[in-house]
Amino acid sequence: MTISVAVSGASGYAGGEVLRILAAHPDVEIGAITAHSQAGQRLGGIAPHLHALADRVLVDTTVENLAGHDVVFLALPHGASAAVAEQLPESALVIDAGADFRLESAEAWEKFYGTKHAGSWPYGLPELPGQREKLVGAKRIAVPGCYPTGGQLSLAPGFAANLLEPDDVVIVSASGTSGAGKSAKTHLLGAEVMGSMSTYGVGGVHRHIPEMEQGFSKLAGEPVTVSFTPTLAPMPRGILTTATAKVKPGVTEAQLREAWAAAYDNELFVHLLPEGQWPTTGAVQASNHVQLQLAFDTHANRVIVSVALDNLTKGTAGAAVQSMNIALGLEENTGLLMQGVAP
Ligand SMILES: NC(=O)C1=CN([C@@H]2O[C@H](COP(=O)(O)OP(=O)(O)OC[C@H]3O[C@@H](n4cnc5c(N)ncnc54)[C@H](OP(=O)(O)O)[C@@H]3O)[C@@H](O)[C@H]2O)C=CC1
Ligand SMILES: CC(=O)N[C@@H](CCC(=O)OP(=O)(O)O)C(=O)O
Repeated sequence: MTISVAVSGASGYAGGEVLRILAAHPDVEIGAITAHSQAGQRLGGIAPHLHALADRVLVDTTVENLAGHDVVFLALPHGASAAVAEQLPESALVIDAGADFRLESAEAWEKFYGTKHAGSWPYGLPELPGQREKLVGAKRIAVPGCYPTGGQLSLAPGFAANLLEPDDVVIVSASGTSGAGKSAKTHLLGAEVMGSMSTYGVGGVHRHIPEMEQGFSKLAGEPVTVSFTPTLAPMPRGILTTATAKVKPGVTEAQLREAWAAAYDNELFVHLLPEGQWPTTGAVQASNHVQLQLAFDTHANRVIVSVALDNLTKGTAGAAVQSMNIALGLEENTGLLMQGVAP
């Protein structure tokens, strides 16, 4: 079976990473690759690491260019994908790396994004309990945000097993600068970011908060409140998340470990490390793998979970391709066999 695929936003970080993965996907033929201000340019001049596609030319992001493919990946700024998606044929599988269709609550969308809610699609994080089944045969998929991927994977097993209190969740993440996209931003220039870490989006305002609360609340069966603080780390890619939550009375360390192990033992990409080994962003770089470790802080009665992933791979493009594989009935890890890189 050959699947024809179009990739929009192909000049950006997320679209470029989708192309990097698809270039090695055995069942895929890459059709249109589209851009906005850089349409008309040769891909090799913009993304020189994509050797196999260097001579391909970026075309405009129009419905005409994207339609006519079996699968369309949207890697566009927030708001832009909804306008394109609604004009694409229902027969095509559309996978949106942006936020437009991630939230079910119109109220939460309008509060955090300040625009009209476009709707919600099946959520492309198959490792959440009950989620994989919703992707099988789906024609529209919303890829999670990069922070909510590690954020939800960190504590999902505890909420699913009813081990955690819903009102005392604290998540702090450090992200590589590619998380902000390719368009130049002063605070992300090398001289500003190298050798320095900084905090941003503080005080319950980051738009990934409702996404994490949505996932946890479904698992817990009651509203879960998340305090989330993102930080910027002097590295090009990767996210290290530290999530902590208060455990319910009587819960033991063994129960916690069993719940996390049961949730992830059969997963191809999410690994609970052996006790004593802690995740590193280096170990998952450019791979679709996620490393995870937990400890029970009995002094504070909290579970502490550390999660490492690559924001562009499992945090975006890898999740998009994994979701495509599930939707189309392919082996889930097709095209995603790459290991991390070291050093
Ligand atoms: N970076 C990350 O780690 C993650 C990103 N995402 C999501 O992926 C999407 C893309 O992000 P990212 O790749 O980082 O961003 P980039 O800034 O790197 O790329 C943006 C892409 O969108 C194109 N574009 C810009 N404006 C428009 C427009 N008005 N209409 C159509 N296309 C446009 C750009 O084209 P051109 O260059 O030609 O102007 C470029 O191809 C976003 O929705 C983001 O939220 C999701 C998870 C993680
Ligand atoms: C470092 C950095 O700036 N990261 C981005 C999140 C990137 C991402 O996953 O977000 P969306 O797909 O929801 O845009 C931010 O905090 O806005």
